[in-house]
Amino acid sequence: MGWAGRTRPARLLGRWLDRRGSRRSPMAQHDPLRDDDPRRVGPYTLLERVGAGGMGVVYLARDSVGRRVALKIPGSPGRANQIPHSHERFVAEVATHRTLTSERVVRFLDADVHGRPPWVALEYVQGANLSQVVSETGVFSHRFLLALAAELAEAVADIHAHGIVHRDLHPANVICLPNGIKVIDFGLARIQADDESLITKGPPIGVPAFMAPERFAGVVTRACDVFAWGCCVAYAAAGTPPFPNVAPRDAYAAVAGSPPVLTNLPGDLADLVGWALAKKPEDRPTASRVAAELQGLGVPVTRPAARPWPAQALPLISQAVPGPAIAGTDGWIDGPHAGTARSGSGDSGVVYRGPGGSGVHNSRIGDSELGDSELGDSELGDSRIGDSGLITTPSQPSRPEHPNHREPAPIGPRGAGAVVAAVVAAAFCLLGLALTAGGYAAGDVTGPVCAGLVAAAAGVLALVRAGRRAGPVAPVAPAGAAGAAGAAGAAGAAGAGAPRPPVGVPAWFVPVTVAVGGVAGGVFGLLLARGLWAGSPRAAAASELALACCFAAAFALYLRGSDPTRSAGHPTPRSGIRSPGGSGGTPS
Ligand SMILES: Nc1ncnc2c1ncn2[C@@H]1O[C@H](COP(=O)(O)OP(=O)(O)OP(=O)(O)O)[C@@H](O)[C@H]1O
Repeated sequence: MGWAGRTRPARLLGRWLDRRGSRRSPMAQHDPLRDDDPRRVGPYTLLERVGAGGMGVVYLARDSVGRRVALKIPGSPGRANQIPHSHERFVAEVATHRTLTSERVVRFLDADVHGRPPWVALEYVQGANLSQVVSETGVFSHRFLLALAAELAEAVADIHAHGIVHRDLHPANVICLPNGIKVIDFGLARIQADDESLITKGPPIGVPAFMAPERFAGVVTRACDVFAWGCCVAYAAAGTPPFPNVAPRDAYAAVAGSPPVLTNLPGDLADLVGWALAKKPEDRPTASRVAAELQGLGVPVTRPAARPWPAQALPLISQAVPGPAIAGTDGWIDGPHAGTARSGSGDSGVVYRGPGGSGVHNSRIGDSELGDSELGDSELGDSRIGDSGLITTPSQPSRPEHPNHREPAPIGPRGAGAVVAAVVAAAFCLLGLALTAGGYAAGDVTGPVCAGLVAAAAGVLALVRAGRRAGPVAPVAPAGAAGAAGAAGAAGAAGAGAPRPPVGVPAWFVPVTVAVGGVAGGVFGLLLARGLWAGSPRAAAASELALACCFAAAFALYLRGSDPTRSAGHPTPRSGIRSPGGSGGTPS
């Protein structure tokens, strides 16, 4: 198939797939139907099993005129209409997906949510998902990463433009096709008006390694899809997610507390991915901003209105209204079964491993626990979007109330809290300086002692603040503890607690700097107080140097804490990619 006429990212992706030999066969291999699979559903004849997910089973089916579709039936075969919670989620999936039309999203065709079994017919796309492509053919090179990033950003922007949050974007839900990508699986997607946050009931559901930190608290914004975009691009670059080896139980700590591991990304794209992976949703760019930034990097994305199908597909295209029958004739890439492998089941649901690898990054959380309770919960009578189990809030969300919900540790102080902490730390520094100056002027050596204590307290406060920004923190020694002991105690507590190493600064920097500054200030102050070096110019100079170190440490911590592009665990954007407001702050 010729690539002329495709968009540039799509052409690059296609060439890459060609080069990797992933398109040898136009047909993927699917599993045959099982005994308990239905043979006919609605107007469709089922042919093969394409795959199975946490929601149900997807079949290759044929309609009355021979067109192929992907037919999704919720629940387990044979009892698909006997799982009420699954059915409610399925109804929500259909309601959301049917409103969406995008070239980068698998097309909704028809549905009967009250059928026996209920079903939804989707455009059949015979590709390999991103997880399979990466695990079988290796990571993407820079040119193709940019193409993938642009395609995926456009897909997310399209979804958001329809007022929908996907909520479950990860490599298994990104199908790679010669002419670009298509996003599938709207099982967790929700309709959401602009600037709204949604709060889900029950434990979070999804693939933890690709879930934004706020999703663990049940908060859903469009920014969680942007975070997932960053994870997918980082995954294609490195072969592992940016928060690797995330076991479900450690997921929140890793995603919320660790900086992302970004390897093999070209500089500007690394900056953009880092920006998308900001810990706080309001610090991330919008999907359309990501797409615009990529265009700024020379990756234009504008698909032609009419897709340039190959000549041999034209007869089929003419029959194809709305078009899924042409799938499979367009040089689709080959791959193993597109489905997921079942790894266990329980009464309340089935847990599956994602396709394309057995790594923990593919494991889902939520489905086997209480995940489905988020739907159709009668407590949610005030939900603004039907029975989808979501509460819509225009501003800051309240906390989830589900009894089984374990609230994650706070990510860090926000707003007024951060300002107060910084002001107090700065005030302590100024007071220390004043005491030092006053003490020397009066010839009183107790001045430096007080200054040492005060400087250490300032360091402790700044450390607490920096630590809380970086992640859950262990109890810290009280700020009133004596100078050196206070600082050292705080440093020790921080080391044992959760402050995570920030990008660009080694993990030991924060506790060691504060401890050294505080200890030095206190010790030199005590020495002076005891008169050992009283009157010695060398002692006075050393004491001042120690105090200066301490102040510098406190100030550095304050600066670090106030710069979200650093403290949030991603590098400051470099050339061509600027955070809005200069600090990576608000989405445009
Ligand atoms: N339109 C489609 N065309 C071809 N294959 C599809 C299509 N939709 C889904 N599939 C395949 O079926 C598998 C399961 O589909 P899907 O992810 O939508 O189900 P699910 O039950 O919602 O899964 P999940 O556990 O991710 O929520 C997918 O991994 C994919 O390989």
